[in-house]
Amino acid sequence: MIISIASGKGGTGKTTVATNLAISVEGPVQLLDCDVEEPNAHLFLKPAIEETKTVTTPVPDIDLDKCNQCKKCMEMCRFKAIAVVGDTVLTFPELCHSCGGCMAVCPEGAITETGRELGVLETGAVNGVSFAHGRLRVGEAMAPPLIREVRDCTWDDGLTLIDAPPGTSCPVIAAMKDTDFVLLVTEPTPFGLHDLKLAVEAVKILKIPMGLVINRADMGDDTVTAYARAEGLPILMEIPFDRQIAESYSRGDMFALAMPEWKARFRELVGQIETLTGKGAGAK
Ligand SMILES: Nc1ncnc2c1ncn2[C@@H]1O[C@H](COP(=O)(O)OP(=O)(O)OP(=O)(O)O)[C@@H](O)[C@H]1O
Ligand code: SF4
Ligand code: SF4
Repeated sequence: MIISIASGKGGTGKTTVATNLAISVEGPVQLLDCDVEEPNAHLFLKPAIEETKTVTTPVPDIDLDKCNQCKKCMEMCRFKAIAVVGDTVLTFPELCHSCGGCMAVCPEGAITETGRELGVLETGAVNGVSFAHGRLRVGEAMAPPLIREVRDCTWDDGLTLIDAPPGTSCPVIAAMKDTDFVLLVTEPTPFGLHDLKLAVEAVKILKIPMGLVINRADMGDDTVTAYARAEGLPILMEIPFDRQIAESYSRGDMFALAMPEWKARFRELVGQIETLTGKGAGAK
């Protein structure tokens, strides 16, 4: 089973939930940190990184000796990543979405593919938890292809936890797509509710079953609870604001280690998701 841990809003406690879930579940579990712009699950899990791979995306390379300046490539590219200016062809690799369209339409075979570096994929393990994350190159905007590389590490069986990026844009969709369940971590505040609504609409489009974890549950009002009820969204866990949780985080620890009663609650959470999806997590 693949569970995405997502949130419309940053800082709600996604990584806290994902990492504590990973260490609480018994049985085969992997955590894929798809927040490639700012991966931080490794700071808590501290996996031994066993393999590092550079991830590239194909972009066009023009052979001007073959080009007849017909402009078909430029007309094809909806991202304005290629422009014919006089007798030369300019490419803007950082705008290219690697669709291959320009290469397909070039009548002269003047376009080949070359790799543009996006970042690195690092894989490893710790205490029985398999781990992978992507690190996007500084200044790079094209996160989805790197996220897809991290997602390609998904096991065939056992439990896979995806720590998704915050928000509701393309990177989040790339992280959540084709997962079995989305756990939306939210907080009971007006900002939390606003961003939760956006996230719920995105997950509805993907047609993935979802449920909520309300974090800092004792700190706001009951509008998130009322919204969940109206939408028929199950509230699967409530975590209070707790100084010990914040202190564990700032030490780079997972709070379920210091408060083992939470391990049982996280296991129950997976059990509830198994019931809702009718899928087994492969966990004991
Ligand atoms: N229940 C809680 N009680 C006290 N502090 C908490 C609680 N949950 C999270 N925090 C604090 O909130 C901050 C953000 O947590 P976390 O990094 O897990 O959020 P996130 O949603 O993963 O953030 P990002 O958007 O950066 O991915 C941390 O400083 C953490 O200590
Ligand atoms: S591969 Fe696609 S996005 Fe990139 S330059 Fe060619 S047409 Fe544009
Ligand atoms: S489609 Fe090919 S031949 Fe035409 S301008 Fe582009 S690179 Fe040149």
